[in-house]
Amino acid sequence: MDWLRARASSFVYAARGLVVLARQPNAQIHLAATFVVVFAGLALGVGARDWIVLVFAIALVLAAEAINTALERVVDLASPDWSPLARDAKDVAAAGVLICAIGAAVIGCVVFWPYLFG
Ligand SMILES: Nc1ncnc2c1ncn2[C@@H]1O[C@H](COP(=O)(O)OP(=O)(O)OP(=O)(O)O)[C@@H](O)[C@H]1O
Repeated sequence: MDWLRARASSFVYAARGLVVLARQPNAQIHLAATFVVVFAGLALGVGARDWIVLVFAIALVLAAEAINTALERVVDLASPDWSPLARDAKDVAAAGVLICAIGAAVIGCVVFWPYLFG
């Protein structure tokens, strides 16, 4: 029973993390892009295999943003004062999000192209 309660608590903590993430301006941009992609996918009748690719790309970007947000919090906690290491840590984490976002944008173009112009 304790085991079950501990597992249920983990989901509650993760749900709280989603709320924290949803309050971040950059995450809100990614969420807005997610709604646009899902709406376009439904409107254009995207097939099951293409949905798998789109969902993977969306999850990759949102997960990268979540890790970036967590890292920013930890850096602020560990190094509230200016430090070159703190700057590198935040900038490299942000670069990780950028890489995922560019990859997702390319995936979106490749998936939607045939539905729009094929
Ligand atoms: N403690 C620090 N030491 C050195 N540079 C920092 C430090 N904190 C932030 N920076 C620099 O400022 C930039 C912006 O940091 P900030 O914490 O405001 O994140 P952000 O990119 O605005 O993210 P968000 O808007 O999601 O909060 C970082 O990418 C980094 O280059």
